[in-house]
Amino acid sequence: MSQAPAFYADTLQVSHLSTGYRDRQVIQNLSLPPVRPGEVHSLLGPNAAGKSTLLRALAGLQAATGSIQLGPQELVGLPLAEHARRVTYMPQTLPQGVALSVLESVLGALQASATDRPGEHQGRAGHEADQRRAVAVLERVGILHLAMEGLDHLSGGQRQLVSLAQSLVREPRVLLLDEPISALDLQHQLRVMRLVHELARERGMIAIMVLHDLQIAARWSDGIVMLAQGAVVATGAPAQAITPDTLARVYGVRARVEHCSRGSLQIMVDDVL
Ligand SMILES: Nc1ncnc2c1ncn2[C@@H]1O[C@H](COP(=O)(O)OP(=O)(O)OP(=O)(O)O)[C@@H](O)[C@H]1O
Repeated sequence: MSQAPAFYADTLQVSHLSTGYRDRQVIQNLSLPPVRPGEVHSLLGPNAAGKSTLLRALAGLQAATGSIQLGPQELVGLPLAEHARRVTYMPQTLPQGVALSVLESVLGALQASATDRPGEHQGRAGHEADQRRAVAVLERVGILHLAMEGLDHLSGGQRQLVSLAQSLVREPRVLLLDEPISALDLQHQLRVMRLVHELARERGMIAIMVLHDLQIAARWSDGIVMLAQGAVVATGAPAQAITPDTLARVYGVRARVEHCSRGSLQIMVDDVL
């Protein structure tokens, strides 16, 4: 990035959280292990388990009761703009029909967060600094060559990378990503996971992501949360949380989990139970 961002040092602590929709409660009294600065955690679980609902509640986009504490600050009940200063949410898809170039959209995301950076964004010098910051993010995400492309001319995977750039340019303390690699090819999946991991370690950023790929989650996460029907079934380091027993209970599959000599987990799903 153009200027070294701050190193964040706050732990995220979610306790007794409940949230849902007008006609149904999806998450009830859910507590998570603390997420420390620099850590990447993954939310896993079957379709409709409540992963996106939980992520949106953590982002302040959905009303919740209970506690989401970032360092000394309670986030539940904060006005959305205050919440968004601390927590950045990357949705599953970018809206269609936006007539902006990739660079303009990343600059727009940065300028939308301008109140976070008082004095940093004024005048010509501020504009040039923003441009440098947006270009640096595009370079780091590996899509600088798309800077002048219109958003509506991009492939699904390219749009997902732009959405990531829009989130990262804000240099979030807490980054919430809803299936950030679902549209990406193998190489880009790896690049994105590595980048999020590096940024977490460099800046003390907390990253929490919803993933469906257990192998990738196991490789890149410090902590795993397995959800089923809105409740936590297992938490812990990947090897603790991803076991034949939890895979049977959460996904209803018969699976083997082996530990490779290089330290990674190999998950082999043999059948539906
Ligand atoms: N806007 C909404 N209004 C009412 N119910 C909703 C709404 N969005 C989701 N739900 C319900 O909440 C439950 C949890 O949905 P959620 O999207 O959080 O699941 P998920 O674990 O992210 O699933 P998936 O892996 O399929 O994306 C589901 O039963 C779903 O039908």
